[in-house]
Amino acid sequence: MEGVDHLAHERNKAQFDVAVMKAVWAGSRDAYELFHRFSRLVANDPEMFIPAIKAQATEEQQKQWLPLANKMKIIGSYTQTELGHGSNVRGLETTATFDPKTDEFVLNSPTLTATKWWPGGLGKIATHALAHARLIIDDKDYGVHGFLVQLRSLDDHLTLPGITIGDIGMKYGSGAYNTMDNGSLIFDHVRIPRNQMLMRLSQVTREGKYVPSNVPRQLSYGTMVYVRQKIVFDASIALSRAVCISTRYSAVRRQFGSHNGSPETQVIDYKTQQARLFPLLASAYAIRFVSEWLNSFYKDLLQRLEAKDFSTLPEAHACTAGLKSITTSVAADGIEECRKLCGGHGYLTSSGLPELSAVYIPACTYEGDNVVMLLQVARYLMKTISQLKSGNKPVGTTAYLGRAEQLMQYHSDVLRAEDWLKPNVVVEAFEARAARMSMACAQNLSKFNNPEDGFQELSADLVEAATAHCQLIIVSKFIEKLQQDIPGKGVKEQLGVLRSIYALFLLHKHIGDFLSTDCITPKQGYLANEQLRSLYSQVRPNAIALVDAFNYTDHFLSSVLGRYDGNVYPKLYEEAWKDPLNDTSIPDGFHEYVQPMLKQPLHHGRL
Ligand SMILES: CCCCCCCCCCCCCCCC(=O)SCCNC(=O)CCNC(=O)[C@H](O)C(C)(C)COP(=O)(O)OP(=O)(O)OC[C@H]1O[C@@H](n2cnc3c(N)ncnc32)[C@H](O)[C@@H]1OP(=O)(O)O
Ligand SMILES: Cc1cc2nc3c(=O)[nH]c(=O)nc-3n(C[C@H](O)[C@H](O)[C@H](O)COP(=O)(O)OP(=O)(O)OC[C@H]3O[C@@H](n4cnc5c(N)ncnc54)[C@H](O)[C@@H]3O)c2cc1C
Repeated sequence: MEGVDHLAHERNKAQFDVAVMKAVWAGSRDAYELFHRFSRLVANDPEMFIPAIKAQATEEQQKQWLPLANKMKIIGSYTQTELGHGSNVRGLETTATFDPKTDEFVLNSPTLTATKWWPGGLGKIATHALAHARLIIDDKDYGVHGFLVQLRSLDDHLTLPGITIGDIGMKYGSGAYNTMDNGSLIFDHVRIPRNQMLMRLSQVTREGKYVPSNVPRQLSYGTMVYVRQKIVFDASIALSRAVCISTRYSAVRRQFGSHNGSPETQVIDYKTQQARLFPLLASAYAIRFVSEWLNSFYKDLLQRLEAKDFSTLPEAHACTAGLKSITTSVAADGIEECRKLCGGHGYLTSSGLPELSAVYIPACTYEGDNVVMLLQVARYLMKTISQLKSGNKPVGTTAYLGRAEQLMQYHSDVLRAEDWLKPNVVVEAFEARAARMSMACAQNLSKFNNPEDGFQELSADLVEAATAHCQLIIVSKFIEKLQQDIPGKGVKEQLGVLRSIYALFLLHKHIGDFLSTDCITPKQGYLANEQLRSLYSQVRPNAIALVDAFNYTDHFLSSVLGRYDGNVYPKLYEEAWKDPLNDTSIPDGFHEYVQPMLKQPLHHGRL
């Protein structure tokens, strides 16, 4: 019935102050809607083009271009990826050849695989590209640099001479990503003034002299680092949306279990449903907290870079790359699991889950393929370990590697299931697992004469070690978050339950790592799983309140299954009747194609 809260009985069970918990999620919805609405209109403008100009353009160039971009007088596309190269930025083929006679760069796509391919907004709407091309001076290749290139007339939006642009076509499913005009672009000897090479990091003089960057060349990758840390925040919102829908529906849905006319069992009370759903609920909170930490770490990096302090740049790259990889994989897989948790109705568009999945899953690829990103983390871990011998004391997220010797002797002293509720017990187990996996890789790498050959041969193990390292970061940041003052009745306790669910679910899922590195015994692994089951019972009465805390409106969720009032069945039925297929009783084509078959005379009982 309209106006009735079918989940009121669930909300009355809450054992914590939901209003306070909502503060944890403050800002999610509007930031998300702003970004996803805005970026649908103007490519990735707020996320890529403008930050890239800020990162790579001189002050003078910024003064010229930023006001135009901010006021939408030009619409930019971050145009890096090509048909033949995306992950391997140093392999990009587009060229920008300096012509000293005219003081210009000539941009050209020398091969088909040099065609720019994927950049958001490039297909139909962008007027300018921040094009990444190989800088060529006197036949010498100085590697990939950024160039501002006008693509279309600002009068009639027609493409300019030498520019061939198109949309790359429909993408996965009917998802909203098809509102994004990811485009293709071929340059045919397009000339731009020399001052349209972004020259904050390195310059080309009027005489054609290349002035190399006096800062790490990787600062030219700064926009990708910036977006990766935002993608982690985005992952917490995408996952929390799916978890909100499937948790509310799990409390509404009843199936089996009726005795003597009693109501059937709420599927949220099945232990299998809890074992699939509650780790995702905990992961949404975990990713939220690590995204807050990562954002503050990134802001600290920016301040340091201003002061020419590059000391945390490698760690910032490793953390943004690794956490982008881990959190988008968890969110993408989690959204699909949430669909399955809703049974058949989860497959309906009106559930909101297929669309959420179709739009979200490319996050595992864009801004750095997730495996390639974990290999970057592995590279950083191996380098950190190689420097231990020279007395280098790792700090920050690799500080535990400075205690590798001690961690190699570690054995968990868990005796009872409840010992796994102690944060220090959990962190030590995760540190030991990560340290031993990385040290084992480093040990095996040392057997190879050529380190690159070793890295390739061991890359699958290295990805697992990088994953263990990143999961340790997320667990640690969840624990650190709860060491802060958190007001509100029962809020900290509930977050403590979620923290333990997150950590022990990972331990259970990756039990092979913990056992094969001899960090814990099978018995201790069994006790962790025992504790997990008990934690699910503790979170169960608070489940609806914990997803209410996301504070998502029905409009934002756009899901019949995730409605705040839980009034699912009438709305499912109502939604179905909006489908144009139901405008008529007899389907189009029936009379032409089906009826003749039905009318065919039977021959001896056969058609
Ligand atoms: C709700 C709120 C709304 C917000 C919502 C947000 C959502 C937002 C959605 C956006 C919507 C879609 C937007 C998609 C937009 C694209 O997809 S744009 C294109 C993205 N493309 C990529 O990410 C390409 C990935 N590839 C790369 O980054 C580089 O090729 C790689 C993989 C890092 C390799 O680079 P490389 O130059 O070959 O470097 P490599 O030889 O591996 O390493 C050399 C050294 O540089 C270091 N290094 C490499 N990279 C870096 C770096 N970035 N920094 C520092 N050091 C680095 C290495 O660690 C290594 O260090 P040492 O070991 O020598 O000490
Ligand atoms: C929706 C969407 C939006 C995008 N928007 C933009 C944009 O605005 N601007 C832009 O420039 N680009 C954009 N891209 C492109 C995107 O950045 C690239 O697709 C991404 O970086 C992955 O690169 P790739 O396609 O070359 O994948 P590949 O690297 O070719 O990946 C293919 C497979 O090879 C594996 N692989 C690759 N290298 C290695 C290695 N060294 N070791 C082990 N395995 C490896 C990968 O793990 C993967 O399994 C977008 C892509 C998508 C899907």
